[in-house]
Amino acid sequence: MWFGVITLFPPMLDAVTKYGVSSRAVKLGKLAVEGINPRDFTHDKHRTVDDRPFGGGPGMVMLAQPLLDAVAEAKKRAGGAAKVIYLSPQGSPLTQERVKALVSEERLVLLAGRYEGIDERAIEMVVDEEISIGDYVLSGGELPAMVLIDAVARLLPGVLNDEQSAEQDSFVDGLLDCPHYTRPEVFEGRAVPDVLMSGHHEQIRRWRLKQALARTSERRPDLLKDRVLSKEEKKLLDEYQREKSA
Ligand SMILES: CC(C)(C)c1cccc(C(=O)NCC2(NC(=O)c3cccc4nocc34)CCCC2)c1
Repeated sequence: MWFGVITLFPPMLDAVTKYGVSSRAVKLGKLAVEGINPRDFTHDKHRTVDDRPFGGGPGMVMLAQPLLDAVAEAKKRAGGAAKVIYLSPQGSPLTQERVKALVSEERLVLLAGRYEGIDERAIEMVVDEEISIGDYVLSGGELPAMVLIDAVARLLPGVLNDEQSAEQDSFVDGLLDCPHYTRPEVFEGRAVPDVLMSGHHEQIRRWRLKQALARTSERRPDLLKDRVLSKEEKKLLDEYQREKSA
């Protein structure tokens, strides 16, 4: 899968090309990430990429022309059709469902804004879709672009080894994670729950599932709304809720 990222700071992309699972995807030739800098598509002496907002107000706005020329260059390098996604606070929320859908794209151009944002005409002319990673104020769209790349890279076939894909599966069953423990057995006077030391794999599985259900219902009840519970999950969640109110 090929990503062309339109960004004023291409070196930021090292975070996904040089480290972790996504860097393995790059080494395996399953992922390519190219930074394309709009500043290289300016024609003035000062290589201007931004200007003051019409109508006044604080901050600056990214000029449309360098962005459009950078997108054109990205599409050329893509070597085929490529959707353009603008990472933006106005975008639709990035979810695991959306990530799964994006895995089947062969080529994507990601547009990362800076300053107050980009000239609206650039969005009208070349952006196919706007995606947001969440509701907080950021300094740029590069980290959101890398969040999307990381989430997609993990789903590319052959990128995760067996252990990692088992881990991935445990994350995406739509529940929050159960507590994790590793050595030592007692740390600062705090022991690991007995069931995890019992060797009873079936009891351990149920304990972990119950913990995941309990945490999800406590911390993210919204996730439970979208999730059908199995008979066993319903029983464990009821058990938890009874114990809680006992
Ligand atoms: C969400 C809310 C708090 C209401 C809000 C309202 C208005 C502006 C901003 C804001 O952060 N503007 C700054 C920029 N933000 C992002 O690019 C950005 C931010 C968040 C998630 C994202 N996912 O992708 C790109 C994202 C836009 C131009 C440069 C950075 C945030």
